[in-house]
Amino acid sequence: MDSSESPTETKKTKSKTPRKNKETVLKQKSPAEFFAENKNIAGFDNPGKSLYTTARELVENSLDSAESISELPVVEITIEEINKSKFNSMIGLIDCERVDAELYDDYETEKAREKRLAKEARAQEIQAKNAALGKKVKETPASKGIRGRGEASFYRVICKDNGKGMPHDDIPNMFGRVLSGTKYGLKQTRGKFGLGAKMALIWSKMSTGLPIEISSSMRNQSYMSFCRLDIDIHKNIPHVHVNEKRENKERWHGAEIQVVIEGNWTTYRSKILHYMRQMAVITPYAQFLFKFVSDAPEKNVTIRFSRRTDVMPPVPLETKHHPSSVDLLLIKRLIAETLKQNLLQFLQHEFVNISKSHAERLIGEMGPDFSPKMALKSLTPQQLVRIHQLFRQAKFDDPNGHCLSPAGEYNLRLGIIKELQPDMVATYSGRCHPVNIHEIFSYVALHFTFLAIDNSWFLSYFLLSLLHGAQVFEGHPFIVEAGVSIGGKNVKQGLNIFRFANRIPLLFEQGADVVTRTALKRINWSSYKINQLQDKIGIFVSIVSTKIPFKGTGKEYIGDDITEIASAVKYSIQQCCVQLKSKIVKKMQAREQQERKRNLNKYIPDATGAVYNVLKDMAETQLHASKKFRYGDDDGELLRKVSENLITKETLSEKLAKHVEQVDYEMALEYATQSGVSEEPRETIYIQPLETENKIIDLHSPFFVFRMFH
Ligand SMILES: Nc1ncnc2c1ncn2[C@@H]1O[C@H](COP(=O)(O)OP(=O)(O)OP(=O)(O)O)[C@@H](O)[C@H]1O
Repeated sequence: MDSSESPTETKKTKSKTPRKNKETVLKQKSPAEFFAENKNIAGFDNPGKSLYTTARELVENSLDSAESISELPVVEITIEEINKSKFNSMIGLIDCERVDAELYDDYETEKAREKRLAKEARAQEIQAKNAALGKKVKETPASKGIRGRGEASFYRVICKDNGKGMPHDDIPNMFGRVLSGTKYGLKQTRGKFGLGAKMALIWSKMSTGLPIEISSSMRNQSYMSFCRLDIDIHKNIPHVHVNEKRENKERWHGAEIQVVIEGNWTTYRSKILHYMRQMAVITPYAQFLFKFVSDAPEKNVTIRFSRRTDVMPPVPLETKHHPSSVDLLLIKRLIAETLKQNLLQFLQHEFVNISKSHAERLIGEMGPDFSPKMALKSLTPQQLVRIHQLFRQAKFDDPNGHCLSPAGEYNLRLGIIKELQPDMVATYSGRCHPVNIHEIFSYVALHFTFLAIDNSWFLSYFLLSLLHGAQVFEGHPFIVEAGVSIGGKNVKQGLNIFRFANRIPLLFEQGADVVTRTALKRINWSSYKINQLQDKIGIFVSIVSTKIPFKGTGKEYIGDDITEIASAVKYSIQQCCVQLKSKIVKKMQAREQQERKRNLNKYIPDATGAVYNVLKDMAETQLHASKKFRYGDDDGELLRKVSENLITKETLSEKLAKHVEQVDYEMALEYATQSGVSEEPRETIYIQPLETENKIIDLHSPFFVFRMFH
């Protein structure tokens, strides 16, 4: 015990200086400590979510790594369940039998146990009855048995990729120092914070105490690095157990990361699989092999998400800062880091959209103390503020977004069709760079493959891709791509929202996300003939940017507070809806015509039945159109008139009107076209439209066609 806390000491000090309150003692925390204490802000809220986030962070690192060297990604992710005794033997702990049962959370008295077993038996009986009646059998809580609160489950998560690997000496810092990474530049990447892999290690340290293991090799490297390390939370430094070079006979390049953590597969199984499926949607050029392995074979899962295209979006480029996106601190940092000597060179080379002449004009505008040749080192704090002020006030061209690499409308569309198999789909892209020749071929192939679903997107994609560039928020370019689908497999009625940011699926915090809010509140679905409650609507929105304004480090949602993003999302969804509306209208018209055709089919047998003989005779006598007739009262008379070549429209129309007056001209015409029997006079009779008053019947006019039914 600290001597200052002893009662005698307290008494003594009380009279002199008051004892320092614990809360007022100044302390420092390392970033690792901070994140260990606030792991929920990085997506490690509970064991289940931690299992999900660990898998996700490793997969995203693998994809970033493979894409950075333009390698079509091959990622294998395995979650292996480790039972308690295996875990104990891994850490060298001897299994202990329970001695004092009452100590445990899942302890039951004999009476409580009997009661529970009786309840379970009753539930099982009901289930058996339901099963016999063919009803859906739900697992009741009773049948799940009791499970102790403290019974932890452990998992080994292994992720292997074919990416670029890591330099041997950098591995310890990459995995053992919170807030270290290679993705801090101004570049579109999945990773950003330099935190994910370290959080997996911190969680492993907190829940199992086991280190992380990394195997890695870079292209054409003769050796493979193997590193086992832990993290010193207080100092935020790696604690390396092993870091050695091993033989790399197969010349493999990539990385394999292994970590053992506490988790909960049962509660997060569906989220993890959902994540993998969505990742496959937005990354159809990657191949994923997902495995869950346990001692109980019935629980095992193996899913292969095959590569569906070789078209990989181009590698995103690192870009420079836009003058309107920098703050004073960043200006100071850029000045400290730049190799340029004078102000003119600095402005011209460290920012986008400042040409030499523009830089000269800006310097002129800064005031008399500034000159193009002035040394950067000589800038006073006041002068830095002046530069910042001007950057905020001056007008600059928007960044063009060439550094961005959206998933691509083709990939998005392919993913939607594969995943949902919808009845209708429309996509829109705000991308800015023209497509390459490989993509064009793939679009054409896809277009023909799915022609039945939709045939207008190809052209619209092309036109829109040429017309629209990136948009900008706070000086950062961003591109929104969207897809809206109707109908399909495994889609519930109403809005089904799928969100992606820098090609990462976002699964949590949906309600607060800009896409959800836009879809729910700002789209008037009915104006596009879409029923928001009854139709099965899939909404896919993918946003890419050099800066995704995530709320929190868990990368779970994008807030609704950035007007530029909110309106771009709305616009993109609307563009899809406009395309869908015309398809829906066409489909409705086709359905109506089909309905009318069905009705027509109902009338035709009656109508033809009534006048069949007459018309047949007319056909047989090869009545010519130019002959005029007078009408008779009944069929006999009609026949006579027919045979005497004396019949008018009125006669027929009166007879036919009883049966076919509801049949309209267009429908009949379509029926004629569809029936395709107009060439066969024995089966086909032509009659002029009934509405045409006092006109001579032209029996060969293809206006009105009836098919004869035998
Ligand atoms: N599979 C991998 N292949 C190559 N390099 C990797 C791999 N995994 C991690 N790294 C390297 O380790 C660094 C740290 O990874 P970490 O997951 O901690 O952060 P990040 O991916 O940079 O950012 P974020 O926290 O946003 O995910 C990465 O920047 C990358 O350089």
